[in-house]
Amino acid sequence: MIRENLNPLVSAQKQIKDACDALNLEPAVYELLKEPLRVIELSIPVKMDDGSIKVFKGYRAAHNDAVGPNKGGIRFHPDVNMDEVKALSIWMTFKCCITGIPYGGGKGGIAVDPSELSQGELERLSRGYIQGLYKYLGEKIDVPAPDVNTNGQIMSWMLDEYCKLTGEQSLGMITGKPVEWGGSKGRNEATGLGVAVVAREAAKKLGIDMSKARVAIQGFGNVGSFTVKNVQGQGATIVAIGEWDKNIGTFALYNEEGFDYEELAYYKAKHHTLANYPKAKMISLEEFWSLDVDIIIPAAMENAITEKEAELIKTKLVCEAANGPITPNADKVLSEKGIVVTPDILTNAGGVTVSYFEWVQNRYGYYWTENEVVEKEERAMMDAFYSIWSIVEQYQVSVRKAAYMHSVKKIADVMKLRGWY
Ligand SMILES: NC(=O)C1=CN([C@@H]2O[C@H](COP(=O)(O)OP(=O)(O)OC[C@H]3O[C@@H](n4cnc5c(N)ncnc54)[C@H](O)[C@@H]3O)[C@@H](O)[C@H]2O)C=CC1
Ligand SMILES: O=C(O)CCC(=O)C(=O)O
Repeated sequence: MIRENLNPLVSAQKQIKDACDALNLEPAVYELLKEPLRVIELSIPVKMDDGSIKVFKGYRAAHNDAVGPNKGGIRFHPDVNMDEVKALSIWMTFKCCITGIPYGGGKGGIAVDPSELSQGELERLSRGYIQGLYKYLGEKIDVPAPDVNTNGQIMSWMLDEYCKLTGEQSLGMITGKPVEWGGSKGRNEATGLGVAVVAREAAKKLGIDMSKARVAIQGFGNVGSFTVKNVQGQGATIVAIGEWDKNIGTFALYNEEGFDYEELAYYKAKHHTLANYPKAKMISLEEFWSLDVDIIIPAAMENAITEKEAELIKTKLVCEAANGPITPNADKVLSEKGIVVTPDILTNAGGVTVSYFEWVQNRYGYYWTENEVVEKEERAMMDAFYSIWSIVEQYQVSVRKAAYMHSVKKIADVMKLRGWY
């Protein structure tokens, strides 16, 4: 068997090419979309607590700003590299089109394990990233947000640095801020809430009764934990959780009776890991992917489901809460087995949609209640799901292909209007 290419940029380019071919678009469209319009690589010197200087690699890719300013998170992870950031920025462009928000795609990251830094070192690194990039950021240029291992505190340091460097109180320059300083109510929970809306509507289409559904979720970070909370709120039973721990690596937990969100969240906040969680038995990763459940939701990292895992999966539905968790080869295997996949650019679009609401509130200077935000997000996700599902039915294509056809067409139309090809 030929080893799969696990470079996410190669996967993203294949997805664009498939959509361009299906839409019969001029070759220039693929040429414009296959790489970001701008990429920046930074060396960020940080004074460590022991007085030494350590230099970190940082990146920001601005994929396509035909529709509006670039938008997308910043990831802190040891494996961050330029191709990963490029792929993540490409996915952001198409994701923003799914709920019709006026942004292009962007993504950034730093190759670092933040758990090895003190708070002071983390703050200096976050500020250093902005010192290297601030000329290319701004509420009308490129608007970052949190992603893996970043949070509201890091967004606050970054915004403070930006305000100091530019002399402007520009709250809309970054989203995912704490509500105490310009954040939107509902943003923290938004991605998981949106995932649950997509899972529920897709389940309905497949005849899965959510109140009886058994679900396995990989990842219990921001996205995974709030997915657990909201899917549990729909009456489903979460019987398995896949996680990662610094000392033991990836692992999976199983509880036939179902996990409880509050108990899991309490345990993780206290121990910073789910390893040794008492109300569960450990299962192997093979057992996790082979579980007899109705829905699997990967909510951790790219390439979680390769051909090998896809062969094991027995569910009717897989909802991509993470970005790029299914490789193209695995996608093919799942499709041949008749398993429906809701793609990342649809499934996790709730996060960036509420980031847009945050940006609107910042620029307007007027703030909404949590109910208003949740209602608007639910409506946006429902509209998105049904407009993509209508393409699935009309063209008899996968949900992923339908989502890409929708988004690529929209970008192509706007690039044409702007005279880019
Ligand atoms: N935070 C957000 O609003 C959004 C995040 N995403 C995507 O969702 C995914 C998760 O992001 P967040 O939850 O924000 O990150 P996070 O840093 O809050 O959580 C990631 C979780 O995944 C676990 N994990 C890491 N590697 C793993 C592995 N190999 N197997 C199992 N678990 C593993 C970590 O232990 C952690 O609990 C990423 O792909 C991210 O790009 C997508 C849309 C929005
Ligand atoms: O909230 C945002 O602006 C971006 C979220 C993000 O990075 C993502 O959807 O992958």
